[in-house]
Parts: sequence; structure tokens; C-alpha cells
Amino acid sequence: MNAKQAAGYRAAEWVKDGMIVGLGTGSTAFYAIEKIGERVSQGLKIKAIATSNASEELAVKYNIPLITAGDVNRLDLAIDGADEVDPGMALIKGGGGALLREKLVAINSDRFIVIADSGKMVSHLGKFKLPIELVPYCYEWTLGQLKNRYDVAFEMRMRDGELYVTDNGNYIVDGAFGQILSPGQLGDELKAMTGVVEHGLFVDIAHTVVVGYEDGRTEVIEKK
Ligand SMILES: O=C(CO)[C@H](O)[C@H](O)COP(=O)(O)O
Repeated sequence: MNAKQAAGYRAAEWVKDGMIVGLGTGSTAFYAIEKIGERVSQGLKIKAIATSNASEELAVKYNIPLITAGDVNRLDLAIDGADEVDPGMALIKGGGGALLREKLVAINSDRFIVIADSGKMVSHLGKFKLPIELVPYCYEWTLGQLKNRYDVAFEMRMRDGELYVTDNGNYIVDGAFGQILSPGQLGDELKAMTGVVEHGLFVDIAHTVVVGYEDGRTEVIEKK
């Protein structure tokens, strides 16, 4: 068992019969989905909503019944990975490009459980480049605004030589902020910029962090 698997499997224990569950995206969320799928095959009765096309495919593969947002008002639980987690449980997410759907699912869940290998735990956010989702229309102007406002390197995310396109049809720019001292303030500023759809700072959203270690141990940290 590796650290991501340990965290994902442990978080899957929170899922109970009758719950509506948000399924995260990425290599750690994969293990949570795998374990939930195993429990569904043993009779667990839940419904789920996926945060990306990739996670939806996994849910289908594991016969996890899926719903859409129109079917429910809120979720009982969401389980998702993170790229960085600070001591106050603020996160950087979006390394896998699913930040918008992930944030929508997380903020509409009664409990948001973050699953992370111990290497994701940091004293300050920002070493991991912050993903920012942009509307494709005139994105060059939005990028220009970002560059004018912040003295950091911004790089449009690419895939196979083309601009990376999210499941929502948007672009992503990654910002090398270095050390983010006020994630809430930076998040508010980014959100206020026309052309920015969403950013990967998740502040005051997580309720629980499950940290996985390489020897298979896990540690559960609850919000104070
Ligand atoms: O935010 C995400 C996807 O948008 C992921 O949760 C994050 O990138 C962590 O991924 P992994 O578990 O593969 O390290």
C-alpha cells in the first residue's frame, strides 16, 4: 500500500449507506473511488457525482450510481485530493485541471475530506504553481492583467502542443507565486478579475484532511 492508496482507502470509510457523495479527481482520488466501488459491489447503497469526465468514467467502471446536480441540493460528503495543504487546511488544487468542478462539489458538501500523501503537507502554499482557469475568449488580455498585477511567472498550461482545455472548455494558466502568505486575499483578488473563471485556492472549505504515509499509516486532521 502506498501513501495515496492509504489516504484514499481510509477516506472511503466515511461513506455510509444512503449518502450522496462527491468523487474527486486525480491519482489519490482514484484510490478512494476504487475502494468505494469495491464497497458498492459488496452492497453499499450510495449515489455519486463526479468532478471530471475521468472520474465519471471510473465511477461507471466501478458501477457507482451517478446523479447530476439537478437531482439533489447538497452532498453529504466529498472526497478529493490536493496539490498542497497548509496547516490551516487551505489548499492548492487543480494540478489535474478539475478545480472548478472540484470547488463546486466541495462547497456544496456537508463534509469535504481532503486526501493527501504526506509530501503535500506544506508550511505555506505556493511552491506548487497555482492553477487559474480562464475564459478562452480574449484570454491573452486576462493573462496580461495577471502579469501586470503580480510579479510572478505565468505559464499557459499545454497538452500535446496545444493549449490545455478543461472539461468546461476553458484554459488554465499556472502562476509561480512562490509563497502565498494570504491565500484568502489572493483568492478574492483573482476571483474579482474579469476573464478568471476560478482559481485553485481552496480556503476554509476542507473539514477533514487524511494524510497518507508510505508505510501505509494514515493520520486524520479535523478542522478546529
Ligand atoms: O486538484 C486536483 C485535480 O484538479 C487533484 O486533486 C490534485 O491535482 C492532486 O492530484 P493527485 O492526487 O494526482 O496528486
